Amino acid sequence: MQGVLTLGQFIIEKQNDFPYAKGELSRLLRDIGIASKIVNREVNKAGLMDILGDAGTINIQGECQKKLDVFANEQFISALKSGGECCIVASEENDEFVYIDGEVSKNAKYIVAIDPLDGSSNIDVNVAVGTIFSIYRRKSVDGKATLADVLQNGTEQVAAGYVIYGSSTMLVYTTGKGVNGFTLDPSIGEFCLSHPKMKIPEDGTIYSINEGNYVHFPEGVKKYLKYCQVEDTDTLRPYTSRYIGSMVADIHRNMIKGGIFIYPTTSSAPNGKLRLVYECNPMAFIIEQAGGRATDGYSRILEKDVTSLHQRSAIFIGSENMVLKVESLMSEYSPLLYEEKIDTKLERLGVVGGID
Ligand SMILES: O=P(O)(O)OC[C@H]1O[C@](O)(COP(=O)(O)O)[C@@H](O)[C@@H]1O
Ligand SMILES: [Mg+2]
Ligand SMILES: [Mg+2]
Repeated sequence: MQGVLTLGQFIIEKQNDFPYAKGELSRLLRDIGIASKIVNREVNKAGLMDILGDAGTINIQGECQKKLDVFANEQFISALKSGGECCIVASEENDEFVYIDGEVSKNAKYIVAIDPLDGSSNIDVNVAVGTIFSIYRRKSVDGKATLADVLQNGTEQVAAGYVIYGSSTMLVYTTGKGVNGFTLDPSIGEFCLSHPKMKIPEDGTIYSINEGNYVHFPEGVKKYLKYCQVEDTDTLRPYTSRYIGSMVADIHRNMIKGGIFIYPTTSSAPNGKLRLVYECNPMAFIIEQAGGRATDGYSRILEKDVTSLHQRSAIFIGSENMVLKVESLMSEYSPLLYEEKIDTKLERLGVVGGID
């Protein structure tokens, strides 16, 4: 097979970009690649296996865990355990972070935050789902790593990526030097470089949001939807609405075609729905590395203070000019109130709950 570059070969090649690299991050990315293949195998034949439906358990988000959520979580944790390059896993499916025990792992310098199966509501209906991961270097040097090593701001990520289990399976990742995409070739069981140096178009004509929540949206978002839906051929409006309901799949599409994905605050989810540590921060790192933009409507996602493992955030992410447009409408029609600003500040100062 002429000119195929596998993920493993690419990772080794790129290791030279990091003069002091000892290969730990490379091996960690390899381990994530292996677990993704195992999850892919189950996703592909889910209808034939007893792996559809609910697992009968509830996670800390109050969501029914799907059997595939639990399976994927186990696969990633065990692959990271046997690889030995990760000391802590922070997962959507575990209330607390998980220490990866074992002689080697406990001194390992990397922390992995993961959404093992993204788009769970689409599992049983054969629609694209994904996995999202984020990698940090621990800050503490001695002894066991701690929660503080996990709760680092998104700007501290050393790598991030996602896997999309769709019509084909792809792994897309960044180590802060651009974004590259690899397609799984089942005939050789390898992820092969198919999308080098991915760039998201500055502009797009696709908006992606669950409009079913319209009545609960901030005024700024309502104004933006109106903006997207008016007739104006010069600006290629009305835009097209596309919403898969799997964050990975919606953002992957926009990465390739241009577009914006929005999950704002709603009256039922005043802090947004999606989780900062293992959904918003990794996707923001990837999209920024591809030339796009990611904010919470007001400030850069990657600079948001991370105060808890399952913290939620609003997210506006995608083509730069589209995100800038909605931000301008948010600051005009849904300006952050003084209390909200104070609240955030107090939260940062550790006064939980801000002003009562
Ligand atoms: O059904 P809603 O409220 O539109 O939410 C869909 C969003 O929720 C998610 O499914 C949440 O992720 P999980 O499936 O990992 O819990 C996102 O993938 C998706 O963008
Ligand atoms: Mg998710
Ligand atoms: Mg999930």
